[in-house]
Amino acid sequence: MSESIHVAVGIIVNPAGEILLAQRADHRDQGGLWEFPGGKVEAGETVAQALARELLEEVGITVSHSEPLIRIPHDYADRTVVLEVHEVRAFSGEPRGREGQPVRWVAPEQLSDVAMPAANRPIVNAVRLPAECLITPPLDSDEQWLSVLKKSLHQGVRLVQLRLKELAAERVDALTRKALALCHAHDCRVLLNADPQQFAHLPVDGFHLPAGALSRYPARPVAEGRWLSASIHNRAELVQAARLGVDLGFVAPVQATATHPDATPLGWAGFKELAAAAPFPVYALGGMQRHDVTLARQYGGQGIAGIRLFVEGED
Ligand SMILES: Nc1nc2c([nH]c(=O)n2[C@@H]2O[C@H](COP(=O)(O)OP(=O)(O)OP(=O)(O)O)[C@@H](O)[C@H]2O)c(=O)[nH]1
Ligand SMILES: [Mg+2]
Repeated sequence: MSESIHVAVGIIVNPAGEILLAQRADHRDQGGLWEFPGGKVEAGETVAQALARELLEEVGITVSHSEPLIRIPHDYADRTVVLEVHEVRAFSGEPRGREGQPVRWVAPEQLSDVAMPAANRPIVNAVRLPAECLITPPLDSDEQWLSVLKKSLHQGVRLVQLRLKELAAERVDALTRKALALCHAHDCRVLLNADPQQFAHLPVDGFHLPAGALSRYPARPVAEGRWLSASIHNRAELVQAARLGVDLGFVAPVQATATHPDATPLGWAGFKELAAAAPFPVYALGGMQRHDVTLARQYGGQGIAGIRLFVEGED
């Protein structure tokens, strides 16, 4: 296969939080599909420069600032692209299709319903996911566990992985339902770390697979309408997760943690390498503090995850 094509892709966000889409002309590759404006990075250009040039050419806006969101390598049958996706919130000018292409603003939650190129699926996931994820602490008592959840919701958490290891199925069922009522009242999504088939009846937003479970499934064990996440510690697990079509990953341990003292940390360099190879958004996990979100984004991550992120001194 020839060298990969680097493409600068812009997630242009308006003050209402909507995202700009443009329709590709029928005669081009991926004709008729909707895309995020952008185009090929030319020799000697940085991604930010290419993005600013393309967005002026294609939709007539002047970018004042852009931030990296995600980097997606994707193999199409005839070529390999690497989409370098940046978020653009600071710009001037009213976007319009300068090449005659229709453009429209779409709310993040509606993006999954729009026909887009195959490489865009993880981009849409990255746009829809927050920068922080709570993983619930070990269960001492139901009250303590639910109180950590409540405090975290008040502090703004919008994605939670429920970790209810070694509990009887009825207990998992009951606690998940309690957690769901709290989380959904705060517009927070819930991923249940448990067998997706056994707990398919629960109205959770998705399921999380521990790394050891990845090889157990011949195919994605969760319907497309629900999220599927996975724990990843190395390249081999990343490949397994990609094979199952997971929507997001938790890469760990980035730093040393009290909960896993024997694991060798990946460090930010190791995290960056896995994040760059992941065809889905990944959270940095292990020894994270809330201010690490900036580093995680800088190293190609969606953000950070942790048990002690929101409530100091618990667990
Ligand atoms: N701009 C853009 N390109 C995308 C997206 N998704 C995706 O797979 N691509 C792929 O990225 C590649 C390059 O993008 P492009 O066609 O916009 O490049 P360009 O503006 O420089 O076009 P040109 O070569 O006609 O001048 C295409 O193969 C396209 O299919 C997307 O959301 N936005
Ligand atoms: Mg283009």
